[in-house]
Order: sequence, then C-alpha cells, then structure tokens
Amino acid sequence: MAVDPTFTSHPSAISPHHHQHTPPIPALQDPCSGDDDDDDDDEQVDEDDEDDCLYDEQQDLFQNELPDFTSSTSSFNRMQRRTSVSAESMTPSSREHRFIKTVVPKSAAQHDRIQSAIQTNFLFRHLDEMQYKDVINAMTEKQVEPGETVIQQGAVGDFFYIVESGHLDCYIDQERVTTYQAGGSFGELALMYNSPRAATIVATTRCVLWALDRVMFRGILMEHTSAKRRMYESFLTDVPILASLDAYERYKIADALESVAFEDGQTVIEQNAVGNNFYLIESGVAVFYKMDANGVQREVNRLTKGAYFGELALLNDSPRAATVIAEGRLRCATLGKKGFNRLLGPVLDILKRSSINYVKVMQSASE
Ligand SMILES: Nc1ncnc2c1ncn2[C@@H]1O[C@@H]2COP(=O)(O)O[C@H]2[C@H]1O
Repeated sequence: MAVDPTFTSHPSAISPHHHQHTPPIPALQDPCSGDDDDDDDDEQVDEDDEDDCLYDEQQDLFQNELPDFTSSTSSFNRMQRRTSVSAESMTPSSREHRFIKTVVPKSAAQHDRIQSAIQTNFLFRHLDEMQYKDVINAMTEKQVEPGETVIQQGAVGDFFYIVESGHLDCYIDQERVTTYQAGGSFGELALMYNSPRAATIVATTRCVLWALDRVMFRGILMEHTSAKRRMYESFLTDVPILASLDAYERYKIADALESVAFEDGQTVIEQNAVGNNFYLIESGVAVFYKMDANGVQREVNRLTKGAYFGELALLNDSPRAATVIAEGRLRCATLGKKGFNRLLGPVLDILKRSSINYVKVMQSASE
C-alpha cells in the first residue's frame, strides 16, 4: 500500500490516500547528507537544518511503502532497514507548520472504533478538533496474533500504538514491567527522543491496534506530551508517596495530571460530597476542616507542597471526610478516579496504610 501524503500548510487541503492529484515533491538540497547515523551531531542541528532534515524524512516516507501490518515481521524488518532516521533535535519540539499529513482512508466504522479506543487515553485529551481529525485520518489498523512481537527492544521506532482490543505484555530485558489493554498506548519514547525502542511489546491475545506514524506523532502529540512530562518530572520525583515508582511510571502519571489553581479562601473539597479527584499540592497551603458534634467547623490539618489529599473517598468509595480550603493561592495537580486507580496501583497499599493513621489524626483533632 503506497503512502500518498500531500505537502500542504492548509489542513483543509489534505489529499485522500489515492495516487491521482499528488502534487510534486519539491527538490531537496539534502542538508542531512552524512548525518544519518550520526546521533552525536543531533543537538547541534540548527532550526533551518532541522526543518530540512524533517523534510528529507518526509521524502523518505513518501518514497517508501507503509509497512505491511498483516505480517508480524514486516514492520520490524522495515525498522531495522530504515536506519536513516533524520537528524532531529533530541529535545522534542513541534513542527506542525511543516509536516505532511498522512491520510489512510477508512470506513465510518473504523473512525468510530478509533474514537472509542482513544477517548480514555490521556495523550489525546488536549487535541483540538482539527488535530483530532488529523490523528484519526493518519492511523493504520494493525491486527496482531497472540505471541506476536509488536515492538522489539533496541529496534528503530516508526510507530506509536493505541490498543483497541486485546492484551499485550511489555518486557525490558526479559522482565515483564507492565501490561496493556484497550485504551492503552505505547511506543512513544523512541519517536520522541530518536532513541532505540526501550522495551519489547508482545501480544498475549489477539489484538487490534491503531498505529500512528512518527511524523504525525511528532507533529501532533509529542509537544504537549513531552512538555507535561518535563513540567511534572522534578515535582513528582520529590513527592514522597511516589518515591517507590520508577521514572516511566512517573511519566505516565504526568500524562494524566491536570493542573488546577484555587484562590485564597476557595473551597477545593466539601465535606460529605462525592469524591472524584485525587490532589497533589504543587504550591500553596491546603487547610482541612471537619464539622464537630456541635456543627462547628474545626481546623484539623494543613498541608503544603508535595503532600496529597482526596484519596480517602476514592480508596473507600466514601463521602469526602473533610472540607479543604485554599490558604493563599493553592495550585494542585489532580488525577481523576480512573487514573488514580490505574496509575497509583503500585502505591495504593502505601496510601491505604497512611490513610489509616491520617484518619485517626483527623478524628482526634476534631473531637
Ligand atoms: N518502564 C518502561 N520504560 C520504558 N518504556 C516503557 C516502560 N514501560 C512501558 N514502556 C513502553 O514500551 C515502549 C517501547 O517502545 P518505545 O521505547 O518507543 O516506548 C516505550 C514505552 O511506550
């Protein structure tokens, strides 16, 4: 199947995936020649060279066929052969104004299936309508058999994957580090950092995956993802409750976090309300109040940067146990209920144990 992307700065002018009406690719000056395998030079590439090199990569994409996703080895072999990864910066940055949009025709049913696969994935949450449409247009369906290797550790990365259905295991050096199911995604690291694949991903059941090529991933999904990971990297490293997580687990939490600010005196949580969010304090002071037997609000606790709250209602499916009010400006990173359960799984036991003591402290303070 040939790729027929159209070079255009006007999204509305995206061509369908057919051979006719393909505009000629302009002649290239080959600013990247000799750089293909020279990673050491990557960081020195200036903006203009970078853009031209990206353009070279698009020429490469244009001239090559999309991998045949029906065979287990084809995309892997292709990745091995295609060592001419262009000299892009090691720091992820957007080139949305220049990239060629891939359009793979698909049925209305396929559109719907992609939408439901990505709707629970945090990486797609910030996309505007046009970016969302571009991502869906570019995705290619990949059917995978049990036991099939989708990504091989150490290989060159061409695609980012979303799981529509099925289960996969992720191994680093033969050790299983995580699993994926519907709504999960993987394969972003090699595309973001031009690095070899960090892990091997093997299907444990029949799977349907949607693959997004590196140009589309870098053009649409990368900037926001890497900015968020950078933004929360050092903060999450310093949060005591997350100390036992590895760097990649903290990345996944960063993907899911939303930052929210409260002004002085604003209520963050109301006692007895239904709880939907978990909070990590980025800055400021959160003051905790409980109603005593006489209906008087009493201060029971105050927390600052690096502390967390809001976990009790989520852990126990119970109403909020206290009211939380901002003192001065309070900024928190929040996780919804699903993200809380899925991403904090490794520390839920610690959270539960800590919350028992915390409840005792709160209770005695309000008596
Ligand atoms: N602990 C981990 N470290 C690195 N990559 C991981 C880890 N767990 C899952 N992965 C995923 O495995 C993928 C392998 O390909 P990539 O390196 O492109 O991107 C990687 C991540 O999406």
